[in-house]
Amino acid sequence: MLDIRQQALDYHAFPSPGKISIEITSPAETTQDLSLAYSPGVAEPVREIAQNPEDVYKYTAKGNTVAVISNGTAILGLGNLGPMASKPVMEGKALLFKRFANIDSFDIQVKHNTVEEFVATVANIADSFGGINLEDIKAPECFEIERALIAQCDVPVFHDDQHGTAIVTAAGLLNALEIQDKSIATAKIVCLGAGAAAIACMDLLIKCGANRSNIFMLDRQGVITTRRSGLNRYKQQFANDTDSKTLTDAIKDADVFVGVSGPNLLSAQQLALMASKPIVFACSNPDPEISPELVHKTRPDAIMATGRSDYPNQVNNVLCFPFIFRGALDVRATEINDAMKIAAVEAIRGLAQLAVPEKVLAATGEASLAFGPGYIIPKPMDERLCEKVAKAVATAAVESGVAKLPLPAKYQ
Ligand SMILES: NC(=O)C1=CN([C@@H]2O[C@H](COP(=O)(O)OP(=O)(O)OC[C@H]3O[C@@H](n4cnc5c(N)ncnc54)[C@H](OP(=O)(O)O)[C@@H]3O)[C@@H](O)[C@H]2O)C=CC1
Ligand SMILES: CC(=O)C(=O)O
Ligand SMILES: [Mg+2]
Repeated sequence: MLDIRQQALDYHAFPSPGKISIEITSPAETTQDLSLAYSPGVAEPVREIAQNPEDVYKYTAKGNTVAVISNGTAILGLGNLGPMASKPVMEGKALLFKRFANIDSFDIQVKHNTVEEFVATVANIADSFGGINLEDIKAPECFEIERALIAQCDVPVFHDDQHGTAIVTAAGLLNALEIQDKSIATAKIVCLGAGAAAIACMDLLIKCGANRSNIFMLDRQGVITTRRSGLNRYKQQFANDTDSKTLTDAIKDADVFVGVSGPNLLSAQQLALMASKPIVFACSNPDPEISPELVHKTRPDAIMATGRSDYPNQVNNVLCFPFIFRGALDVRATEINDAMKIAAVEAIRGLAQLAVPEKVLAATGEASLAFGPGYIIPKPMDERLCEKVAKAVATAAVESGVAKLPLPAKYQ
């Protein structure tokens, strides 16, 4: 039996390098076919689009294509390894877009010196796509980049590590709190990490009812408090008026731990300090802040989730980004707003409370799955995700006035 490292390398190397390719959707066999696909026929849609730019959606694949764009500055929890090293992850996101939502993607790795250069590169190519999925761009630059691109682009721009992660975290956490009989309004939440995922997760949890003063956020220097200086403005919003300085201080009596930082940063001793029936989301990839084995051994009363596919409760943005874009593209939404994000939270959350189809059990190798501590969030291969999340998102887009098209018949 090959180890996971060699299996993963072989998976990426064979049968051909990478894991996606492009397919042709129209005939291209005969002289007649080529006269239509290329010269002279291709001139006709060119003329139409030149006269009416919206016709690009009628005659090209733009409307079903998303660009997955990274600079490789925060590749999973592996750090700033540069644009080229991010390519397997970006091809992976493209695979997931296609597999789960039938969206075509191009992965684009951008070299740049300044934020302005990155923004200009993306803004200048954005019209080629139906949407822009930014990926693995580190904080705090990611916030400025996303804001500038939303302002400059006509298509939806979505930083997956912020909002995809936040949506799935909120969905999983609301379910876990319900199972543990706790309330989001009173839960003490410790967030290890203060970057892209952390700031967006805590922002969305507050929109879902969490109390800002119950949130303790930590970066590499420790707890973010009002006593600290030199905080960037994103961290500043979470500065807590507390004497806690370390993770050990903050974790005492915490109901929830959200890890979006790095590997092996939460110890069994710290876990033992949490309140009864704790919720531990150790979401750093590929190696979580604490292993599920250690959590189950130390705290049998805990609900445990990771970002990985090979453990129960995968809290990972794969449960969101294919479906939020499916909904957004289907109504040609101009942006992905809070109403669409909250609709996605509720749809993902609700799906975990329904009976699990045989097909999902077969794909996961599980004999049974039912809403409870070991199943707080749906599995990515649950086909109902696309139906329910995309529909909820598309409906929210229409109702909040950001859709250019009416709700398609398939969603009515
Ligand atoms: N499961 C999922 O769906 C997702 C998981 N993630 C995971 O979240 C992590 C962060 O990603 P992202 O937010 O994009 O990256 P960023 O680079 O934007 O942020 C990383 C944050 O982690 C903090 N951090 C790193 N090491 C430590 C440490 N030893 N102690 C305390 N804080 C630390 C950094 O602190 P400082 O500010 O001081 O540098 C920073 O605030 C990654 O592991 C990634 O895999 C991300 C997105 C989705
Ligand atoms: C899942 C993901 O996007 C990350 O870990 O960065
Ligand atoms: Mg990511």
